[in-house]
Amino acid sequence: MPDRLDDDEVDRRLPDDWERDGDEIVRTYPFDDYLDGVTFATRVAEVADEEYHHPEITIRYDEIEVRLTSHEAGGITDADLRLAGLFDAER
Ligand SMILES: C[C@H](O)[C@H](O)[C@H]1CNC2=NC(N)=NC(=O)C2=N1
Repeated sequence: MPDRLDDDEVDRRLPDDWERDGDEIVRTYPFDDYLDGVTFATRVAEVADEEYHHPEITIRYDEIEVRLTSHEAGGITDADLRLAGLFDAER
């Protein structure tokens, strides 16, 4: 597990459209069609399983919220920033 990053480094390295919320990074992806959102959430889950680094995914009727943190490190690590980029590529 990579080391926990400090807040300044996270803020500097956050991908566009992601925000830091305490010890998590979060992005909300809007969808006009509910099932398109569910399909995206499934792709996020598949990537997470391949990378063995698992986000919290919230499925709402018009958006998917994805939250990442590194539980074992007790905060945000390179793994979270890397997964954020992989999830964005599935959009
Ligand atoms: C035992 C532990 O759950 C595993 O090493 C992996 C699984 N997926 C994980 N996902 C996330 N988000 N953080 C972790 O620390 C993590 N650890």
